[in-house]
Amino acid sequence: MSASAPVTPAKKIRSSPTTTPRKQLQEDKILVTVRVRPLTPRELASYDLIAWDSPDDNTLVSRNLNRHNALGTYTFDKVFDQSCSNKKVYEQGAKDVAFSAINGINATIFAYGQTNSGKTYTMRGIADNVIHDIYAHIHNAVESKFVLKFSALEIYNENVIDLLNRDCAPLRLLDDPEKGTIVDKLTEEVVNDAQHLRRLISACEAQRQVGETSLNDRSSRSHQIIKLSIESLLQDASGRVRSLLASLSLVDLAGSERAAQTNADGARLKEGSHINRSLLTLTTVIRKLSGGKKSGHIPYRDSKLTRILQSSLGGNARTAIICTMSPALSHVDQSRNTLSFATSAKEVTNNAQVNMVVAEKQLVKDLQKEVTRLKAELLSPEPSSSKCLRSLLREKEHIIQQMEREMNELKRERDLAQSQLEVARKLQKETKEPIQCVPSRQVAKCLSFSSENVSELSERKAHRRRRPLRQSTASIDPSTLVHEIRKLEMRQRQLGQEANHALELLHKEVSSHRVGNKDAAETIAKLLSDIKDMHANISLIPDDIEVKEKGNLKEEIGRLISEENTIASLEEKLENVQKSLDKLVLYNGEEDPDSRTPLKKKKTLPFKMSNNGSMPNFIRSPCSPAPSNLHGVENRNPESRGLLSPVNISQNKRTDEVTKITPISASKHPNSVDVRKIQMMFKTAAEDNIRSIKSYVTELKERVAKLQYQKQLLVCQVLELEEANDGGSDDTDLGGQTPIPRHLVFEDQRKQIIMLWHLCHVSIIHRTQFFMLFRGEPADDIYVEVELRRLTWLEQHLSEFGNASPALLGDEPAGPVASSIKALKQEREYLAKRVSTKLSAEEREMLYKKWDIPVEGKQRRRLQLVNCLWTDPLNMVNVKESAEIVAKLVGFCESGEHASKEMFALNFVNPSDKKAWMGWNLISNLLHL
Ligand SMILES: Nc1ncnc2c1ncn2[C@@H]1O[C@H](COP(=O)(O)OP(=O)(O)OP(=O)(O)O)[C@@H](O)[C@H]1O
Repeated sequence: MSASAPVTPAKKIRSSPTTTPRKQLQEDKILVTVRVRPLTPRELASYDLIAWDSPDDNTLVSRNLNRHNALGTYTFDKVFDQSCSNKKVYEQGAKDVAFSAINGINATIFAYGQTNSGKTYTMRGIADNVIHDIYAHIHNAVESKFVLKFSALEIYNENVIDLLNRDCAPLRLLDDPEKGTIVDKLTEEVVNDAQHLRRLISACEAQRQVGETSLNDRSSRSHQIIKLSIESLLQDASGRVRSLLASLSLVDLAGSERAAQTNADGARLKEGSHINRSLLTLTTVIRKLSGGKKSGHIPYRDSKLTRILQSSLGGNARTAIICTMSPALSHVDQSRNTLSFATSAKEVTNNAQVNMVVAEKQLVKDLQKEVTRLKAELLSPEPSSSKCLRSLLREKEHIIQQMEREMNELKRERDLAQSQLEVARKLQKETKEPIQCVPSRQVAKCLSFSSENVSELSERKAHRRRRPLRQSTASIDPSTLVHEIRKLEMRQRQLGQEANHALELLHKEVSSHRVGNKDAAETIAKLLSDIKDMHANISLIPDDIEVKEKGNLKEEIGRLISEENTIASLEEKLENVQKSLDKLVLYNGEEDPDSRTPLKKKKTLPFKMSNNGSMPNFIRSPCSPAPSNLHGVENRNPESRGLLSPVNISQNKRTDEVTKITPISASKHPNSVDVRKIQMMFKTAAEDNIRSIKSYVTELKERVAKLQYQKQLLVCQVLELEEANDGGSDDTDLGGQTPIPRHLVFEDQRKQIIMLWHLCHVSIIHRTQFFMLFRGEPADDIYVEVELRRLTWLEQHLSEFGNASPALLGDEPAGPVASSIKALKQEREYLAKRVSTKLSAEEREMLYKKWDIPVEGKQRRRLQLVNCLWTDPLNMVNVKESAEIVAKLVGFCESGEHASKEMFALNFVNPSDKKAWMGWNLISNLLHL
């Protein structure tokens, strides 16, 4: 080996003892570097600004400190600025790790970053340099022989595709007790030389899924993993051949993306959601590993990407991650997410091992040689040592005999297993029944495919989970979906008209409240301007939508999505109006201490109930159907619901009433009325009016949120329908497999739901009701499917806001995530208040003891107890007990009159069905929009 040949530094590998153990362990952290690419021509053309500085080789600083974190400074093993070449990135960010593979240590190098940030550009550079250096090393290491094998795969829409054999069906992942996750039947080709290797890599690149998005003309739509197995054979001084076997994986991930930024729809949107989902699992795995929680549950199995990369993430490999990012100000949020990921990755420790292969045959040969040597020694004339040598000889012979016995036993077991399998296969052929017999434990242990059964089982479970949904969607006629879309649009317009009308009245009422101090006046002025803005916004919702005779589903969805912005800003405005109203209520309350109490009470409710705040109704929430007086609220106009007037009167009557009870007349003719009388009138009337307007705004918000949710659900349905029409590849190879018992499928789904509730910060009252109502009866299947699907969508939706859910990365959570967390906190506070009324003193004491709540202030103890509930989604005991306690606190019991499974029903109905979608009454509670 030449002196200049790169080697893994000595400190990184422990020296090899003479009696060679097969593996030597070393612990080291993932090498994390960040590469900032130059501005692209597109960014330059739009006069984008540079948002980051790199004062030295390890530091990245945000130029705008106020907008980002307090420090705005990130440090990594290396930071490569825009001027750095691929060569430099390779030399300083990958070479050392790559060369571990030559020394028998598995190595992985991957690029992570937002779409269009330069991952493919960087990984191409790494691959080029690696090939050059590895072959230079091989050329110089004359004493060793190398065998290189190449394989490549991509993960596209959660399917594993062989890039050397694209035409074959998607590949399965199997669990090997020795090697970890392996890709079944992945083609491997022996590499002849550097040229050959380059050709193989470019052939695979050409096969890879790429597509055009608005950010990148050639965006990678899949994760690509190129694997180079390197076996080096070295004869040592004693003539023994040692073989080191390791793999070098070069991973080019697909980029995280926001649908809004890439303008993705249809297939691109679907690809994007698969990409984001697997990246989310990757960030969760990294975050958990970085917290030093190796002993806890690490969700490697949640995506194929993390399953395949498992050994590179906290396992038997050395790993380098190059995080790529755009310097542009317009991508600053995405870049921050990348930096958060990189920061977590820095803390992850791997346990790399030197993989030494000593062939069984070689070992026997060695031992036989040793015996011969010892025999020869015995025969030599040295009596003093002969006794000791004889015993040594006996020992060696004994070892050889033992090994032979073991080998024979293994052979026998293998033959037995094979013959059992043959019999089972014959039986299966004859009876056409799936194999029912399970190999004996011992046989199963020595069968190489035993772990395959485990992974197959979970694959099939997952498949069965998907199948009913696909079937249910596939049976929907596309015209039904078009009809549903139209219905939504109608409701949207109706909502706009209602809001317009209501806002006119609101404007009138608010403009008459010219009372209170300067702050109140300012609040009123702001409220008026918000109302005016909202007016403008609502008029942007198209009144009439041109509908073609034969509606195209994609166009329909496209249009729905394009209206999203108007709805989103309407929601924002509603939020503002509500805030101003809250302030107004406060000022009015200050005027009259008597009126403050009821208002204050209302404000502390965790959910702002529409129309009334009565407790029984609240407790039926958040997923109960609307109480009878609200039934059908969806399709009625505000007049008939009396939302604007506290006395619930018709439109005509109300105008008179408002004139009578509100101080509009007073403000118009300030000198003609008794001021004291007006003040008295105002105190009661204004307070009531404000409360009803506030209720109205709240309800409007809820309905907008519902509408949004229905839209998203439709988009999902359309995507499912398309997938079903395409004939999903997952369906192909399941013929003749044993069906999984229903209860196992249910348990599996329930666990997923519980985890998703946790990740999405869903209301714990909702969790409790669902958990207690659905216990795995056949009729529950559809509800469980819908809940799972809804939550999966919600999780994606939330993660899109923060790319890979920032809440998971310990970053500052984005909008909807933050408000979900806030609402959950309020809900817990509300439940804590009920602890003393709903639980007896004995029950409380028992619970404090059981849940280890230390004795402190009364209030804090109750809150502490409630804060422990629903906090450990992996612990079913915690889940069950939490549900029982929350059920007690809200007065919910399974057989109670309030408990009805139908209240969880969703809109999969035929258009002929007149029942309005009532889904989650307080859907805003879940979406927190
Ligand atoms: N360091 C760099 N220097 C010059 N150009 C670069 C650099 N990094 C990336 N680019 C250019 O930026 C564009 C996007 O790069 P690339 O395709 O590698 O991004 P990506 O992160 O792989 O995107 P996606 O995730 O969408 O596949 C390309 O035109 C590429 O040539």
